[in-house]
Amino acid sequence: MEVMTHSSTFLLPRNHHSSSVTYALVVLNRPLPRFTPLLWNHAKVKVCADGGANRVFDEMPLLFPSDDALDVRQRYKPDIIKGDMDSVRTEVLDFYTNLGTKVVDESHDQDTTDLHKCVAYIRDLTPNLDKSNLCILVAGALGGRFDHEAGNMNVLYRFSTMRLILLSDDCLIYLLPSTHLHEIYIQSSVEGPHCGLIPIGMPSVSTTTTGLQWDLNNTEMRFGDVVSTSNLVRGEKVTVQSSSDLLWTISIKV
Ligand SMILES: Nc1ncnc2c1ncn2[C@@H]1O[C@H](COP(=O)(O)OP(=O)(O)OP(=O)(O)O)[C@@H](O)[C@H]1O
Ligand SMILES: Cc1ncc(C[n+]2csc(CCO)c2C)c(N)n1
Repeated sequence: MEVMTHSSTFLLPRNHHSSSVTYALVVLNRPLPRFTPLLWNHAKVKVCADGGANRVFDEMPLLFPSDDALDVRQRYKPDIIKGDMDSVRTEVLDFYTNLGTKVVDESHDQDTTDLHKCVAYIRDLTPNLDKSNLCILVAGALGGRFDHEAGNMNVLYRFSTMRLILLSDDCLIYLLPSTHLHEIYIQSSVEGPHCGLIPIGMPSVSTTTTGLQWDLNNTEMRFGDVVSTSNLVRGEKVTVQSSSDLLWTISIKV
């Protein structure tokens, strides 16, 4: 079985990071995680989902209290603002369009979320050859309204062949497709030790792991029975093999 490797090097300063991965960042309409500037610096393309642009405008200057707010806003200019445009303020749209940000209004589509629209946009602008190296980081995807949170997780499934990582201040999550054996290289300076493997969508008949305090050994997981929460990573590497797609989650250190 083919191996898929994972590593949260995007939480490290950029000079510590030497992988061939290309990052894109989507900022949602939630309080900005404190490490958003780091994600921003890693990302080749920065997309704000509708009211996510208000968050960048309002909150990025607060992360740099000793800098001039206008300087910060010019430094952190989104490439694209996309969504159904019911939340982004006019002054924010005007400010960024004057700086050259592209605005895509998709208010006609009331069947997909703004995150879905942003991911589809990034997918379509990435040439096929580069898609396997693309990783989309989603800031502010967890916590807040539960319907939004569930919708954000559903985007992981709707784009299950792409690498997508949902992030909050507290943790990150991504999908581990059953088609691969997964090797997760833990960046222990910035993540862990708390972690979980969650069988969302359907039960997993058999999951086997290494590197966890409570390893699974051909274990069945389902809601209503075993779900691996409050597990702990033991070392630098975790492996996961499962008969169904699972969500991997790991805590982010303060
Ligand atoms: N409370 C929340 N919790 C989690 N994610 C959120 C929350 N609010 C917004 N988002 C995310 O940010 C994206 C953009 O949100 P938007 O600015 O449209 O906020 P909204 O107006 O509250 O959402 P909607 O118009 O979909 O009801 C959403 O698609 C969703 O992914
Ligand atoms: C079954 C079903 N439930 C809810 C919505 C509403 N909805 C889903 S995504 C979206 C856009 C949000 O920016 C809206 C309004 C729908 N269309 N279909």
